[in-house]
Amino acid sequence: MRVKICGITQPQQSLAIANLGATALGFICVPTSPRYVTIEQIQAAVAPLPDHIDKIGVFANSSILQISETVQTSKLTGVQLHGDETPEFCDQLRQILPNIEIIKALRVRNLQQLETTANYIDYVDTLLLDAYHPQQLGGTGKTLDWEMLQAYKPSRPWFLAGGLTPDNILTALSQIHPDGIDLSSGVERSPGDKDLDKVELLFARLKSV
Ligand SMILES: O=C(O)c1ccccc1N[C@@H]1O[C@H](COP(=O)(O)O)[C@@H](O)[C@H]1O
Repeated sequence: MRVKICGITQPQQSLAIANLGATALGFICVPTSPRYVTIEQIQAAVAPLPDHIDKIGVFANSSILQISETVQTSKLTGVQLHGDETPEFCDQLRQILPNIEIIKALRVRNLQQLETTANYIDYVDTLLLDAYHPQQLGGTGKTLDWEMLQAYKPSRPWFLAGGLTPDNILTALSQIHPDGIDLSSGVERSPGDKDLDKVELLFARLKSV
């Protein structure tokens, strides 16, 4: 199972988290986020990472030009679109960045919204489900209704996100079977400062899955 730790801001934490077992690291390119990082910060965090670690930039309602410039200058391997990007936008981005993983994040409030994820299947590599929050785009620590996801089996790999922690991860995975999990605020001391003890505890608990 893929494990993405998101909202990395400190270069020294980047390699430490990869060494603990993360398969992907996420960098927040949303200027309003307390976890926002500049291109220079991403470059510093990505530089020590081995090739097999996925390096994902998280964007929300950015332009194709902004995304492609950031991807190319920061050497990212994937993008996570966390705003209101349409399937057409994902398709256009694919033409510009054919070899980059496109992850579409959807902030799901109810079953009806869950069904709209089907509209993205032909245009993205991976789906990511996050909890809905009326004021914040992500990193909210809010969990999804896991019961609603028990029968969710899209024809694309998908990540579960939203309020996951070392304490609730085994409960979540006993109910649902995503292809990957994504954690941010559940493994940090304060926004952008990851708690390596919590990250270690997470991977220790995941060994039993
Ligand atoms: O983390 C942020 O600040 C953020 C800002 C804007 C868009 C997405 C953001 N984070 C993503 O939110 C989810 C869930 O986070 P959490 O585990 O509930 O704290 C995760 O995918 C982050 O990549």
